Amino acid sequence: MRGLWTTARVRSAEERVLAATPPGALMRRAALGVAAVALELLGGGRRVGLLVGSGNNGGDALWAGYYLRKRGVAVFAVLLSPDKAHAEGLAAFRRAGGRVVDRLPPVDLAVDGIVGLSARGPLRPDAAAHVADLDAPVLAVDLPSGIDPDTGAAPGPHVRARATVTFGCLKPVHALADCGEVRLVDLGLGPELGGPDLLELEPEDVGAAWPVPGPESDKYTQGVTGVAAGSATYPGAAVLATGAAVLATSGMVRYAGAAAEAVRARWPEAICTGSITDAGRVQAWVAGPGLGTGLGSEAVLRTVLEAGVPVCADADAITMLANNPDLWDARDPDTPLVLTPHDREYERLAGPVGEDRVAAARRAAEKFRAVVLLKGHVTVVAGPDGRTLVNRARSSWAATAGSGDVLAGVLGSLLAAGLDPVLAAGCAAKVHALAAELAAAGAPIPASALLRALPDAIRAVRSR
Ligand SMILES: NC(=O)C1=CN([C@@H]2O[C@H](COP(=O)(O)OP(=O)(O)OC[C@H]3O[C@@H](n4cnc5c(N)ncnc54)[C@H](OP(=O)(O)O)[C@@H]3O)[C@@H](O)[C@H]2O)[C@@H](O)CC1
Ligand SMILES: [K+]
Repeated sequence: MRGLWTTARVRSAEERVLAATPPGALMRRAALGVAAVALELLGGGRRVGLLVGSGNNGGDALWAGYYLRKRGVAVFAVLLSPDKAHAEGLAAFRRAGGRVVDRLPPVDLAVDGIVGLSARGPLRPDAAAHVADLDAPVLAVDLPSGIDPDTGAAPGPHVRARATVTFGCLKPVHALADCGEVRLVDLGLGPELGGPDLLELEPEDVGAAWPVPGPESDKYTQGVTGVAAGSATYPGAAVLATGAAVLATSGMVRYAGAAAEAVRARWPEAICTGSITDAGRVQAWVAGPGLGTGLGSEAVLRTVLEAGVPVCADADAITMLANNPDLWDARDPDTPLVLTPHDREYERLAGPVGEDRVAAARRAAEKFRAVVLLKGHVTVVAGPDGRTLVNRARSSWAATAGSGDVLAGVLGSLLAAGLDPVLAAGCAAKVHALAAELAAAGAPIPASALLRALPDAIRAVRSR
């Protein structure tokens, strides 16, 4: 698991470490790290340009320029606020033969030292113009300028980095936004940091948590997943959600609803009934994909919420909960509920998502005392206890009709297997994104192809 710490937490840890280290030592350590990665990225190139802002981020860049000069690299620097440029860094840079220029000449690599942890809003026009002029790959110092360090929001012009060198610990931006390859330079902050604000699951965490049968297992060991989805007119969602539950674990799957014929035809291993009242016992329910929002569907959702087992409420189930708050009363507050809204569904439930997706997921998790999986290119999972996981998909191939039905099915089967609901949601999001990537292999895919790639994605995380 990778931990991510917000800027406020980094600042307070840094203060204590700064007080215990000689002046300038941390910055020079940071800058050495930047210079080392710059040399790697340069390959055979010999010319580096620095964009230097008014704070310590610019100081890091200037000191990195100093170290690069020592290695014989030609280094040019544009000072965006000449009066406020880091004094010692600038003196060292000049001493080593670095050249201050108004506009960067052609270079092999640009170093973005415009703004770091103190960033607010998009790049300002002057900085944006210099960035737009760049024709070389960019190495960002701490984070790509113009992106918010805590939310990853990029509301306007920002740097697109080939790589980012960050210091002390990872910050939310490194998981929430595209920072290129992220390298971490240790500043000895560890003991001062405390627990992280956000977590990002690594493939090996997902592999280790994924339920697989052991020698003593039978068909009930991994729980029975119930799927209440689809309709006579829209059986596809039921077929996809049930299929995902069938493929994700070796537990049993029961389908209950109007698409029973279609589901049985595609997934003979699922036990299908036409009505929720005949479904039998399950260890978790998936409710909502393609279910509709009429009175009959409300009755189905009510039955599921009253069942006393964990529920993954997706799609139409979310819309029904938003439209008819009485439905919440059917729920036992001590039984886990996972809501899986995309942004529009979230808005129906809890108002606009806004730029801070982590805060939005946490708000709804607290409000509904539920686990909220806010879908998107970056998926945020927040638990009612404040635990938060983020997963940034490496591709956008999962953005296709029916993809959410697959995610819900996977999640439901992990709940049935008894996984902690926050972990279940995080693991489902990760495997789902990986399956999309594997299935796509560079070309658009339908959700049924994503579904077929689930076993490969599970194998991939389990082999780590
Ligand atoms: N502390 C440490 O131990 C270590 C810190 N380290 C380094 O320090 C960095 C933090 O430095 P920092 O706090 O000096 O501020 P920094 O991010 O450089 O911003 C400077 C100024 O830019 C401005 N500005 C704001 N938004 C802007 C925008 N969108 N576009 C353009 N400009 C914008 C705003 O000034 P304003 O113009 O508003 O007065 C702001 O004050 C950190 O990221 C790491 O690299 C490392 O050396 C390791 C040791
Ligand atoms: K930067």
